[in-house]
Amino acid sequence: MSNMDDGLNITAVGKGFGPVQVLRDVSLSVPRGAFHTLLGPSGSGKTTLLKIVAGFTPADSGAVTLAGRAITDMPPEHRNIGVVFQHYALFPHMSVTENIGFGLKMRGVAKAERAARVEEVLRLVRMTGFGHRKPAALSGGQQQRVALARALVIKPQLLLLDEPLSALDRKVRQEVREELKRIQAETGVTTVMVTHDQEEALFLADRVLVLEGGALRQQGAPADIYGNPADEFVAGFLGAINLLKVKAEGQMLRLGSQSFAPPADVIGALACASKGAVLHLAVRPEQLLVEPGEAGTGQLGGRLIATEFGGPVVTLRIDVEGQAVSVLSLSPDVLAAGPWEVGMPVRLMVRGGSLLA
Ligand SMILES: Nc1ncnc2c1ncn2[C@@H]1O[C@H](COP(=O)(O)OP(=O)(O)OP(=O)(O)O)[C@@H](O)[C@H]1O
Repeated sequence: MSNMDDGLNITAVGKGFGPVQVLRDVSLSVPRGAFHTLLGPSGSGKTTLLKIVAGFTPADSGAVTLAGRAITDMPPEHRNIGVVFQHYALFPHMSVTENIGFGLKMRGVAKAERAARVEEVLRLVRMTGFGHRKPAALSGGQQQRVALARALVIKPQLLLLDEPLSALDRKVRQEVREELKRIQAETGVTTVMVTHDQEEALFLADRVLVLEGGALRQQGAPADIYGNPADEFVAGFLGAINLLKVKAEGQMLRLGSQSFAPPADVIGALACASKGAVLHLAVRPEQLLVEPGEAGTGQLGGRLIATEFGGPVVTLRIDVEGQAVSVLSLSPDVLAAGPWEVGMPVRLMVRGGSLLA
């Protein structure tokens, strides 16, 4: 059996609620042991897809297999999938131990083994000693660790997480996401997590899947999706980006009256563009380098409009022939390269990006 067959396979899944088509022909594969994040704006169908995989919602069309078994029509409790939702959904009247052991009890696991497995997962989520507490006596972050322990105690073949961190405040959220990454690596459980938080998706996953309007727009390694977005939607959704209107001109790009050298990333795409084609060069603010002074040959020149201090980083706003460009640099680098005065000429070096039609 191939690695692909060991994991999760979703083939051509469609789903509508009344006249509204929520998922359109979604196909994806998550190899065994992988951690994929499903990223998309509100209403893009993320939760619906997760519910179809978990068995809480039937698909209208398509198929789902897990570890080589067809699970499309299988009741949720037979799928061997662990699920954690945004709101902890722990049973309030049960202790942590009882909450975690509940699924095992339902499966008829004997008391002694139950106790041993609950202890094991409590250790895994670093909650040893909290077994007797009720959920109300735990912090939000601790409750989510318990929810994770409860999902993992059944030794699932798949872990589904639906925005498990979004109810937590920023600092706790960062702690729990690091824990989540460690726990996933330690257990090696195949994981799909839904989020609308770009940073979280990029940090956690070995592969990010971007969903929009019920269809997959792009999937790839985090650095790939971020650095080489396939279209304007993905580019903008993953963070701040400059979309420079340029023209293809042989091996160079033209912006207004200036001709400049393209970054190495786009040379291949540029070779395929017809001469004079109007394109968008998508460049992250940190993919640009800026220096005071006039532009040299093959560089792009502009004027400084503003410097915005943001602690560790500074954003420089630059006007390049009527196009607004943002550059993000580390504060010490900006200070060392200065002085900077509004209105002064600056030159830009483009270190990366992608060409969008
Ligand atoms: N049971 C339902 N009945 C009718 N419409 C539904 C139902 N469940 C979801 N929808 C609709 O389907 C669309 C997709 O919802 P879904 O919850 O999958 O999106 P999402 O990407 O998870 O969004 P969010 O990030 O806001 O949770 C939404 O327009 C929603 O209103």
